[in-house]
Amino acid sequence: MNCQVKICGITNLDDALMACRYGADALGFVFYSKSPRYVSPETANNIVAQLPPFITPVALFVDATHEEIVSVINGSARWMIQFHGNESEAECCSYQRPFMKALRMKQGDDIVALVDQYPSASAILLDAYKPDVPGGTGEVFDWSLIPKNLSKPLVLAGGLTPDNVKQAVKQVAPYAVDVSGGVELSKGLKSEPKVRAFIGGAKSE
Ligand SMILES: O=C(O)c1ccccc1NCC(=O)[C@H](O)[C@H](O)COP(=O)(O)O
Repeated sequence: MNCQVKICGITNLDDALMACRYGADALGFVFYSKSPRYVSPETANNIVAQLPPFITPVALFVDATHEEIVSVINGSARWMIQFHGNESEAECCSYQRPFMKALRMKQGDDIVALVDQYPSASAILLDAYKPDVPGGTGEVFDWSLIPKNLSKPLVLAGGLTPDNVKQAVKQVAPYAVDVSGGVELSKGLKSEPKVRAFIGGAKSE
């Protein structure tokens, strides 16, 4: 099956269009102000207005306020939302946009039970767990811990790179893979060769 690819942490138009040229299916924009990949709602919506038609822009929040979220999604009907904090199903649904719920693979968590708490989610993103770092950790978690036959499409994240993405797709067979740090020149700036290699590796099977 053709694995979908989300390139996350996009901060500028050049990187956005470059990722699209190499076959990215979705682009992630981080609206968590403590992230080095933070982008303003204005900048992100200017980029989204110039994206090719079949690309999904994903607005990423970590326990954001209602005002913060609507200040982004009101800029375009194209936005999908990625809730990367402790948001409830009811809060996620309140924006009436398709959404992904990110879950971090903390030892001892019952992932199946957590997934079941988000019946309206379009997909579940499983990410590495690092205390006090909600995402963009650059760390891989043990993929063998992923429950079989999850009830939602799986987006695999956490420490993926051009060097491990092929193995990740072969071992996990996710609906999609997601990467932020593993395709960067520096925080917030993407590397064209790494983006090209990552997408090529993810879609080579
Ligand atoms: O990317 C960030 O800086 C970030 C910061 C805070 C919350 C979420 C963040 N990113 C969300 C993503 O979906 C990342 O792609 C995911 O965490 C994987 O990141 P990486 O391990 O760097 O590939």
